[in-house]
Amino acid sequence: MSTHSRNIAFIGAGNMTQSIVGGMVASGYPAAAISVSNPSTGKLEKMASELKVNTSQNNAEVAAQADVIVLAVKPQLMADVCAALRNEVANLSDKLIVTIAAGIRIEKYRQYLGDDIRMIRVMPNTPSLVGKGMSGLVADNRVTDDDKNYITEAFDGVGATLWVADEDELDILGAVAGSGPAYFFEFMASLQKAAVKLGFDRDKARTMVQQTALGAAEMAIASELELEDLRKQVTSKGGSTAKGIEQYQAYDIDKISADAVEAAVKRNQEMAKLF
Ligand SMILES: NC(=O)c1ccc[n+]([C@@H]2O[C@H](COP(=O)([O-])OP(=O)(O)OC[C@H]3O[C@@H](n4cnc5c(N)ncnc54)[C@H](O)[C@@H]3O)[C@@H](O)[C@H]2O)c1
Ligand code: PRO
Repeated sequence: MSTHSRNIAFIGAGNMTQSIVGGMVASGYPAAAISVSNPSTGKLEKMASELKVNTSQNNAEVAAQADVIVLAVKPQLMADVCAALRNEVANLSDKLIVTIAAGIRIEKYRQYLGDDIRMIRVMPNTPSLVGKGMSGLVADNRVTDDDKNYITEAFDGVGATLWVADEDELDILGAVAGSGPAYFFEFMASLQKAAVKLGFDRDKARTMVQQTALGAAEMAIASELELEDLRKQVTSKGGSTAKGIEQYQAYDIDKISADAVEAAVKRNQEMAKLF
């Protein structure tokens, strides 16, 4: 079955679903083949009017008609949502089940949905909305090559994909790339505040910060140099950047990042036990 001919249903219309579906439609996935369900109507109405996808307040209804079901609710709700699908949808084992939830392991979904499911775990991130997502993927051993190609193509449409070796690696990828946009936004916001503190208005400060972030990211992608060497190119001896960088190094930015990623990995592991 070619990528765009599969009917795909998203269970949950939150931030991540809106990013992925927005990116999929923009990259040419037919809106008519996409359905989204959510208990409340606000997000559904927005998605129906802006993206022309099918919407419903009934999870089982969209899941029953789909070839691919994407579970996109918070980890805390996953057990209940899966139990209801198992009760209300026949032939779950005929469908490809994809989950984007952090933490929860495939073994747990087998308990929730049945031993015979075919499951891929995807760890996406919100820049999928603008076609610049980074999605990590791992599959159970029932998943076919056709399923893998399908889901790779769908998520390539909203950015880059990276198959990882196992679910431990997916936890780490999630802590770096899934959570990563939050770290970058936090840093960008702090740089914006620093410019505002020195007298710039917020709009001008934001323009400076966002264009600089974009330029740095594109250079990092285009260049074969190490990131550290790109940093050195900006840092003239005895110049102003050297003084600025000294301040970051005084707070041990490597330790801040390592602590952040390790804390996020730990939370993924906790969620695997809790939910
Ligand atoms: N936000 C991210 O950056 C990100 C990145 C990677 C993975 N994820 C994962 O994606 C999942 C969703 O995260 P999010 O940030 O989009 O959360 P969110 O809270 O924005 O969205 C969850 C949606 O689920 C809906 N919902 C609640 N109960 C439901 C039910 N019974 N049936 C159907 N829908 C229901 C909510 O109304 C909400 O719209 C989580 O499991 C999270 O771990 C999120
Ligand atoms: N957002 C989800 C969380 O905070 C998963 C990665 C990004 O748990």
